[in-house]
Amino acid sequence: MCKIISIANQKGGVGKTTTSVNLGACLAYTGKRVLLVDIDPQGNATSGVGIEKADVDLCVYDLLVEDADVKKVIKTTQIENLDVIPATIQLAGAEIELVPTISREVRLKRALEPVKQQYDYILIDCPPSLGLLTLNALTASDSVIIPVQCEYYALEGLSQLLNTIRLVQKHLNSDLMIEGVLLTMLDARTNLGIQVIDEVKKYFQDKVYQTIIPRNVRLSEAPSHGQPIILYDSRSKGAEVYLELAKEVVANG
Ligand SMILES: Nc1ncnc2c1ncn2[C@@H]1O[C@H](COP(=O)(O)OP(=O)(O)OP(=O)(O)O)[C@@H](O)[C@H]1O
Ligand SMILES: [Mg+2]
Repeated sequence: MCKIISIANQKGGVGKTTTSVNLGACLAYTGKRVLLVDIDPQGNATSGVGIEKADVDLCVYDLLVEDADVKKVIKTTQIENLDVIPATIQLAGAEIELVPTISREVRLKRALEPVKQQYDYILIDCPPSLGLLTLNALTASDSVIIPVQCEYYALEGLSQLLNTIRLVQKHLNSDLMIEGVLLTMLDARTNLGIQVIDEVKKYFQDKVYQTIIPRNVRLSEAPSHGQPIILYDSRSKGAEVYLELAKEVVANG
């Protein structure tokens, strides 16, 4: 059975893309069949798995706006078992172009339907906003992973995200669940990180993953080489923690 998971938080730079790419690659590495869907016009997940945006002819825009055949939009990657639906800057127009269209929030869900059973996991890397692109992702998903950066104001804006999730549950996708909350970019040298962990655990309780992602330079270098961390440096701390996270995600069913 395929599980579709959005990686979402409207706050920018909290580790959504790093998590989508590396969780996706680690799940694939452990033998799961994974499709990574980039639904952010920045296209960072696309380049993060080594796809040159200039070489992309059909992207998620064509899927959402032009009703393109999903099989023609999917690209294989350098990692076995990991495919990607790429995004380019063309997607920036979709948010506005979709507004007057019928069933504008269910387009991604419908587009993924024909290929769903070919994958164990479909991970959707969301943009830092709660607009139509994120709504499409949440409507298509079984669950959401919320990355939270171990920083001041970590919980700020989360009530807005939770509210959006509730609205989607009420009107578009009653089955949507919170898969887990992932603490990211922990700087173990400061007390602040520990405080944030306590605060987030108090709020989300057992929804918080045991795995906490530390700040790791190798994780921040890997995207410029177009490689997930397990290819770029399989012995790094970054690779170790994302493999742990993949195990946790699988164990949670
Ligand atoms: N654990 C980490 N250690 C070090 N650097 C990290 C880590 N996680 C993410 N980064 C870096 O922090 C920056 C933001 O991360 P990322 O792009 O994953 O966030 P995002 O939530 O997808 O951002 P956006 O909201 O713009 O889409 C990137 O430069 C990334 O390489
Ligand atoms: Mg991103």
